[in-house]
Amino acid sequence: MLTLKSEHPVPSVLKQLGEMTACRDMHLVEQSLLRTLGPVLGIKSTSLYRVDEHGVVTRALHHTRDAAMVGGERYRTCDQTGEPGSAVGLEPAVADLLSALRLLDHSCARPQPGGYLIGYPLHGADHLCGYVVFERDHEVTPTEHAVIHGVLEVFSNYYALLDASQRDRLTGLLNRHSLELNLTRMWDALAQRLKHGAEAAQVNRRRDQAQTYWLGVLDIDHFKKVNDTHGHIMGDEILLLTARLLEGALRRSDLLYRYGGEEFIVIVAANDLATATQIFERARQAVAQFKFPQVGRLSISGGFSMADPAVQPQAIINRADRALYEAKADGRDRIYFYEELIRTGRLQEVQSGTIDLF
Ligand SMILES: Nc1nc2c(ncn2[C@@H]2O[C@H](COP(=O)(O)OP(=O)(O)OP(=O)(O)O)[C@@H](O)[C@H]2O)c(=O)[nH]1
Repeated sequence: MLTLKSEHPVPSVLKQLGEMTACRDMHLVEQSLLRTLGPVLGIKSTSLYRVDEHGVVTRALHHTRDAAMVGGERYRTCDQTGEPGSAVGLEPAVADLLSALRLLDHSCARPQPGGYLIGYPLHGADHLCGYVVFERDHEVTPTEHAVIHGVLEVFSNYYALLDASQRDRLTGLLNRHSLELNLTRMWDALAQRLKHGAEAAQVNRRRDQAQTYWLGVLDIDHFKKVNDTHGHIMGDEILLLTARLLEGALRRSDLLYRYGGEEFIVIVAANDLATATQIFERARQAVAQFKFPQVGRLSISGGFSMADPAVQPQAIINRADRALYEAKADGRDRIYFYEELIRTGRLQEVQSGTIDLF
């Protein structure tokens, strides 16, 4: 059955909007949006598809409410992120609806057995950033359409505000605050996977391996000299250009943050060390091969480490930072892997914050 009893829209929507705008975490805001629409429309399942600037679906969030429980409803949310560099797999009917939504930039409904597949486009600050899709046994009424429209508008505005608060003003990259939020969420997910993952890893080893994360700290070499020679405004321009070069060298699924002055943090998902090394190396080369206007050639140095869920995220950053320090000491324009420096005895392990997982 696609449809559950709907609630009176006004009090329900107001309550849910209050909850939605109380969230400071963008993922929770997305979940809250789906929870808002479900009861109002009397629908069981709602999905949110996030797209990148090319219109490729990079994340799918599926939300299901289940009225079977006594004394209330139970919610299930499934968050599905595309594998690095690839799109999320879509059912043909959904893919067809999304391409229509993209073309028309307006709500669409497609008849299907037992009802309709209905979709609405979601807008970010100035572009299409996703779609909300649900199934229902009848089409949306004009009143419901107005409610959905209003909810999506509040969501988009609030989401844009949150997004702005998590971005660095100069480069537009994610900022340190956003890094802290994401690291907490990522480490929770990694720890969960470790707890419950043993059997899953055996069943699907390839998929499990694909979710190894690598954290790198990258730093522009001799940046003080750029400021001293060419002035602070030119220094800012170099920071902005470096951010664009790094973005261009990384994949859609990699996360890039401005961590401090001329320091960036990158989080990469890769199956193995060779792939991770290749990605960091590509970032280094992108900067080394670029001729910066008026300034000429510049380079970056970096260090990276594997994101071990049993070690506090801050300790992983410290590891990457120690490897970066060694790369600087060896003449810069290179990226070192922390665990390799430990293996060869160049660095000694320091007792750092571990997390009790079990
Ligand atoms: N223009 C500009 N400069 C910044 C910004 N944030 C930090 N800086 C400058 O970045 C420089 C960093 O210098 P250092 O930490 O000495 O490092 P470095 O000169 O890059 O030398 P190495 O890291 O050892 O290669 C300082 O001069 C800071 O003032 C910023 O937002 N804009």
